[in-house]
Amino acid sequence: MTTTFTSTVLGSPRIGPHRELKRATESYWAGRIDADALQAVARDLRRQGLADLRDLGLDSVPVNTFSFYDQMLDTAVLLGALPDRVASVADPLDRYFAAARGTDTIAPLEMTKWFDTNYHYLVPEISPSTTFALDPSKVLSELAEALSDGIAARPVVIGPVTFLLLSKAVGTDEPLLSRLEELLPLYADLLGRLAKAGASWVQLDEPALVGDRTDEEIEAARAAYEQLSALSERPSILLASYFGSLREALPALASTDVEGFAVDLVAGQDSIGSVPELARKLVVAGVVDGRNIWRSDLDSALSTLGALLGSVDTLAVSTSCSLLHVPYTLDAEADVDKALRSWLAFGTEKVKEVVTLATALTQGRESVEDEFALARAAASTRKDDRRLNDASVRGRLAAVLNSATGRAPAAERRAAQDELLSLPPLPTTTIGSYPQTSKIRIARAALRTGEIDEAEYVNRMRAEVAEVVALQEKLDLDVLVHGEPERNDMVQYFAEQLDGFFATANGWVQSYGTRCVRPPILYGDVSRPKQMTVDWITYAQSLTDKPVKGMLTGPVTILAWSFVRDDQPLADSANQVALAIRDETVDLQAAGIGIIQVDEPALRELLPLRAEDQRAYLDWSVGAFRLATSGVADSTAIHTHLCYSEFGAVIGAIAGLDADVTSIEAARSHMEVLDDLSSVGFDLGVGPGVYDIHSPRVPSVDEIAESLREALKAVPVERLWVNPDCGLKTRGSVEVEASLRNLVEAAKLVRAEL
Ligand SMILES: CN1c2c(nc(N)[nH]c2=O)NC[C@@H]1CNc1ccc(C(=O)N[C@@H](CCC(=O)N[C@@H](CCC(=O)N[C@@H](CCC(=O)O)C(=O)O)C(=O)O)C(=O)O)cc1
Ligand SMILES: N[C@@H](CCS)C(=O)O
Ligand SMILES: [Zn+2]
Repeated sequence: MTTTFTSTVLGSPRIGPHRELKRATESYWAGRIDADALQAVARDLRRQGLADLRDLGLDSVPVNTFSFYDQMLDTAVLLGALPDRVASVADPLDRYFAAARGTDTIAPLEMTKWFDTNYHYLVPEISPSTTFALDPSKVLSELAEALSDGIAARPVVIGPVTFLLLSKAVGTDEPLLSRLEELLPLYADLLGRLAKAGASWVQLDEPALVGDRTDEEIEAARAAYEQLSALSERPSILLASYFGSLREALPALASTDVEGFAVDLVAGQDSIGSVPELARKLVVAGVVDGRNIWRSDLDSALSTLGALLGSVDTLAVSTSCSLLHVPYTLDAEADVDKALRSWLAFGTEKVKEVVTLATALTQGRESVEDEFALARAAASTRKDDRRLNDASVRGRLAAVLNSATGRAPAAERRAAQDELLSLPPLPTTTIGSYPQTSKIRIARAALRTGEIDEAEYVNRMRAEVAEVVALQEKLDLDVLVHGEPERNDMVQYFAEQLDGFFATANGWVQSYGTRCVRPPILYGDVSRPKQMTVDWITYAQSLTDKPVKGMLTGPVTILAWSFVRDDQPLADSANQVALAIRDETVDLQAAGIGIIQVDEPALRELLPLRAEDQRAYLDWSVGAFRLATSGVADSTAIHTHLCYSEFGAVIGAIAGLDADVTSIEAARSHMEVLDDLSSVGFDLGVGPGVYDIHSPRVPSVDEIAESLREALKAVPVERLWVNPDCGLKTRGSVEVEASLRNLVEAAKLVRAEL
């Protein structure tokens, strides 16, 4: 081994401390700045980001973790694996964005979630005609940039096994791993070039190996790394895994000549000591949680590291995964109370923890005793804080859980609801949000800066609600919504109103491309100090004789898109959130609202990566939804909505939710979801999306009608609803109106055929 290091992180955020990259990229797309100006913003962000990591004390700094959109897309470019349909775009940057977002004539790559995080990657398409070819320009130029700034740079590249396992095979049923032997020469070439360019280490990310993998897949990975590590001209290889344990893949990979292993010791529990080959390698111990925002328990991390020192010769300290998943720094939050602030660590603070632990390892704990003392004090105030143990919340929850949380049988409920609602067959509705126009966002920004007061803001949002209700009446939809103009985000909006959550001012985290979210911090016991949605919904209802749906976000989605407590099981937090949502459903019902939708788009997202852990998750998540929705009368219809998912693994759970009506993303999966639902005995109302809201295209009356006829083959008419496949907040007003007009007309057409 050439040189080694003691402290690092596996990757860092890239969107910019104040979302500079988002703004510059969107300006470039809009034609307001040119490519040079965009590149200049990107370069400044990269150089500043790397210099910060160095100045904080890391002695190995990851590079090539910057991206204009996504690291899987970057790897597709690196390996020459962009789909043929973007080849007509001459400029490389525009070709890259065409693959990411599509153009008027080019469909984009699909996007899906990155393991069990709230980050979404672009899925490379690999077909029999894909001819891989290396284009190392990005990683080489980012390495050169860093080295010229005197940074101890370690290029990071997604490994060949993960790249293939996460890509989509097009035009073949052959597993993509069979293409590994075509990729290995490219990786070999890359490693040679990186070595020549001055890299002493390269990090190859193989997170796909922490899931359930077949013996063949593990053997393919072992053989690949045996081949790569046998090369003479190359940097030392750090094989990085994260989001869980490698288990049987670890000894297999450790049997090769790979020099280093980065292991996640927060989400995973790999036993390093039981793999003798690791004794002679560098183990990069991911003891600082890269995905959550809690300050580390330094004593416990140091004792984990101390135990490892007994079985390995060289040890470095790291975060458990890239810091892509946490905000930049706590310094950007002015309004956190002192106690809560002391419990938290965002990106910069986590880097400091890594450095502190590495210093403790190399120079003794005394040299950083102050840091340890602060961490200990924070842990102690956190444990004793009354907000984390609210007797009234816990008492109420226990009482509700002890009473039944089931509802009457679905058929009885349907009869009671039909009588109250008297809807036509194939009722039409939408999922909740209407376009979030710049007028709406500007009003919200003006409220934040104090330019307008709360009363003026409410007036403007009520005007939006009135417009959306009038539009739906004009279009003749059957079940209306208020349009959600007052919501910045379907999770953050509720977190801002619930006790036990802290909503950050600047805690932005990349969700995909230039889109970001601010995950709220769930730190305490959850309760609802006052009604959250009743005024908005009853206002909308006052404007129409048609039913208006109450609109809430469910407990599982609220947790999935928040930073959650690590001091109690997630199931307990879910039940507390569920209780607050249940309170809101009861108030909506009392205010005369007859249909309440509780969205759970993230139900699939928290599904554990290993099959053996999934049952327990599905049990508590379904339980929390039922707790949230079983406080109302049989005559109140509970709707739910699911999207963003391959539903396969959770299809039984969807039936278990027992919602009277489930609207579900299906426009792109051609009703397959209905067959899947039938296969688990689902016999409740269902609205398979018949309008793909991820595209600006206006679906025609004929195609929607055809989808409905198709759906009627799988679902009896009395159970079928007609709706888009998700909310309309990201779409433009003109296309939304045209699409919904066609949707209503198609429903009427098919009704006439019944
Ligand atoms: C649906 N999804 C969601 C996920 N997670 C969530 N927490 N929420 C989700 O909706 N995960 C899975 C998917 C991911 N999809 C998306 C889709 C779209 C976005 C997105 O558009 N994000 C916006 C920010 C949204 C927001 O919070 N808006 C606020 C603040 C807006 C803002 O930045 N305002 C400006 C000033 C106003 C202006 O000029 O527009 C400012 O403050 O500087 C709001 O509306 O008030 C984004 O822009 O990235 C995310 C995930
Ligand atoms: N009610 C939300 C659900 C999105 S998944 C909306 O319509 O935007
Ligand atoms: Zn949705």
